Amino acid sequence: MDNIAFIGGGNMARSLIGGLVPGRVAAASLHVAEPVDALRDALARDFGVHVSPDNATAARAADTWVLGVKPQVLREVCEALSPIAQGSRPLIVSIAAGITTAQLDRWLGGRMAIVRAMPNTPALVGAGVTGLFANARVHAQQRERTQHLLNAAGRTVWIDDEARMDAVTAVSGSGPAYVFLLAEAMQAAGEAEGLSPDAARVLAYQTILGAGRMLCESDVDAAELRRRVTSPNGTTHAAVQSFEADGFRALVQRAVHAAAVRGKELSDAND
Ligand SMILES: NC(=O)C1=CN([C@@H]2O[C@H](COP(=O)(O)OP(=O)(O)OC[C@H]3O[C@@H](n4cnc5c(N)ncnc54)[C@H](OP(=O)(O)O)[C@@H]3O)[C@@H](O)[C@H]2O)C=CC1
Ligand SMILES: O=C(O)[C@@H]1CCC=N1
Repeated sequence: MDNIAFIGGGNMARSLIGGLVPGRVAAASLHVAEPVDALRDALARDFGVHVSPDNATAARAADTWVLGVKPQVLREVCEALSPIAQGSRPLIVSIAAGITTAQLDRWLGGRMAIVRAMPNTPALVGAGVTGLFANARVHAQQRERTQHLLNAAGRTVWIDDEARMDAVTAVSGSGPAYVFLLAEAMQAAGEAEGLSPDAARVLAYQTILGAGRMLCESDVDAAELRRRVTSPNGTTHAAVQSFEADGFRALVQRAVHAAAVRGKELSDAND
């Protein structure tokens, strides 16, 4: 059949669909179940995918299901779909933070092939990165299929130990928000130094784009790229020293740890 059902058509599902269509996957092979009328209509209009308010309708039409609802409603969604899952045995790809493959397998009735995926919203512009973990029932062809699906959204990284998926979530799943926060802070700081809001925004955003491209396109690491900006006793040196003195690295480490802990809590709280 080679059709894909998205159960939940919110922010992340929309980003993934935007990465898939057009190009890698025909819009007609995507079936999205989404309860919110406005979101459903926008997905049909913008991408030409099939839409339905009913999860079972989308699920019956596909042999791969991407579970894109919040962790808090995933159990209820899976249990309602378990008769269909047990009948058609689709490949399950869950993007929910925290929820484990064992939990999903139990809720779907058992013996399911499940990939836990943690994408991020830059998928919308083809610049995402997704961490992937497959349970033992996922065979080689299904791994390839999942990788092909997620590669449309950017790069993929397989993770061997499922316990580390909370760390993936904390670094790259949530990570775009940290960069957006930095952009907000840089723009505000530029304004505080007397720049107009427009000028500060363009300078901050384009700097982040340029630095991101250098990180991914050059063959030297972040520390070396930073050193190349930092003239001896110059302006960058003053700023980096200020960051270090204020504990920037520890601040980032604590924030990433808080996200990883929250992933584990989401699993425990929604079991
Ligand atoms: N946003 C991100 O950057 C990332 C998110 N994720 C994961 O993706 C999942 C979705 O997150 P996100 O896209 O941000 O959240 P959204 O709230 O934007 O998307 C979830 C969508 O599912 C809908 N929904 C709610 N209940 C059901 C149901 N019973 N059946 C079908 N659809 C339903 C929601 O409708 P309503 O609003 O009415 O509840 C909403 O439109 C989460 O599990 C999250 O952990 C993973 C990686 C990154
Ligand atoms: O904030 C969240 O819980 C989701 C998971 C990763 C990004 N957004």
